[in-house]
Parts: sequence; C-alpha cells; structure tokens
Amino acid sequence: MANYRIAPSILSADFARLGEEVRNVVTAGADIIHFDVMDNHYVPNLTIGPLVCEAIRPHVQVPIDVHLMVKPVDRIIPDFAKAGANIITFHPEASVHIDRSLQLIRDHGCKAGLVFNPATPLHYLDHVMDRLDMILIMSVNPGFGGQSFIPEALSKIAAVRRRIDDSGRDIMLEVDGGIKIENIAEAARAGADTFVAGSAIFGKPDYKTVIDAMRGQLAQV
Ligand SMILES: O=C(CO)[C@@H](O)[C@H](O)COP(=O)(O)O
Ligand SMILES: [Fe+2]
Repeated sequence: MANYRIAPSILSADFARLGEEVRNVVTAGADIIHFDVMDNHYVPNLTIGPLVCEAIRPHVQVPIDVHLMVKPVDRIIPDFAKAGANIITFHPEASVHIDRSLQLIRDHGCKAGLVFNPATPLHYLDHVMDRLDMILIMSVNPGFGGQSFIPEALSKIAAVRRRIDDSGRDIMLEVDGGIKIENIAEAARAGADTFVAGSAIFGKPDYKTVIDAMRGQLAQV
C-alpha cells in the first residue's frame, strides 16, 4: 500500500476548544494537521493566522500544513514559519513572484507547495518542479469547508501524478475539498497520497471511526 496521509482540516473543528480538538484528532490517527488561512481578500472568508498556529503547536507532534489562501503571499510566510508550520502552500496566481515565494518558504526551513484551484492551469508547475515538496489540488473552490467534491479534480490529480512520477522527485500530492469515506479511494486511485478532510471528520462525534474507515478504503486501492 502506498504511504497515505490523512490531514484533518481544523476549519471544521470547534474553535472554542481548539487545543483539545487537535489533540483528539491526532490521537484518532491524523498524520498531518491542515491549517486553512483565509484573508477575506483572496477568498471571501476570514479565518486564522500565525497566533493560532503558535497556540496549537505544543499540542501536536505531527506536521502542521498551512494552506495560505491569502494575497499577497510573501509577508506572512516568515510569521507562519516562526509559529511552527512545517509545510506552507500558496496559490500561484496570488503570488507576484512564485519562485521567490517558494524559496522564501524553504529559506525559513519549511516544505513548500503550490495549490491549484479547480480552474487554475497546471502550467504554473513548468519551471518549479525541483522546488516543490507538495502539490495541492483543490476539489472545491477555496473559501469554505463543507462543499461538495468536484469530480473534474480527478483527471487533474492524475495529470499531476504523471508529472511527479516523471520528475522522479518525492513530492506529496494532496487533495482538498469534499473528501469523505465514500470518495477517498477514488482520489487515491487518481494518484493522491495526502487527503484533507474537514467536515467529514470534525462533523462526526468519533474522529477515530471516520479516520479508520478512510484508511480501510485506502487499503483496498
Ligand atoms: O481549503 C479548504 C477550503 O478552502 C479546505 O481545506 C476545507 O476546509 C476542507 O473542508 P471539507 O471540504 O473537507 O469540509
Ligand atoms: Fe485547505
């Protein structure tokens, strides 16, 4: 079986009890904590910033994967690195200098990645494959949790999988949006290895039951 990772998105967690929520979801089997940063400019929603990342950092030993939905990108990167982020991804069309933003993330000791919205073309990958640790394919339009998976994302995941395999590099391929027990295997078959799930996990009373069921689906791929 491939090395699959489940990355619960804390966007759907109970923010009044965030420390407890992240501890519980890691105990339930989360491999990564997915941290959605929205700025009410690049996306029409406002969420959490470096202070909250710093606050949850002591509560979890797994990597924190910061998904920046912000514009501009660069000035917030050092703050997230200092706040304990391990992976930082951003949307290429939100950055004026993509290569510089990727380098900035790496210079601050984090893994770097690009995020593609459903309608963002993959040509942004053309000259930066050797600088990527993660590629994130959005299977919803960014801005909100709890939306439905857009099936066209599957062919895009497959196209990215081919590009990663051709590159010979170890790049995580993450899918984000509408992932649940019923469709996680399909995303894995298309080539994803890292699965963000917000509402599907935090919307249920028992996180372990959901994560175990997701792993059960992945074991059959
Ligand atoms: O980045 C985003 C939304 O913009 C995601 O990370 C969502 O927060 C995932 O939530 P679900 O679709 O799994 O509920
Ligand atoms: Fe996200």
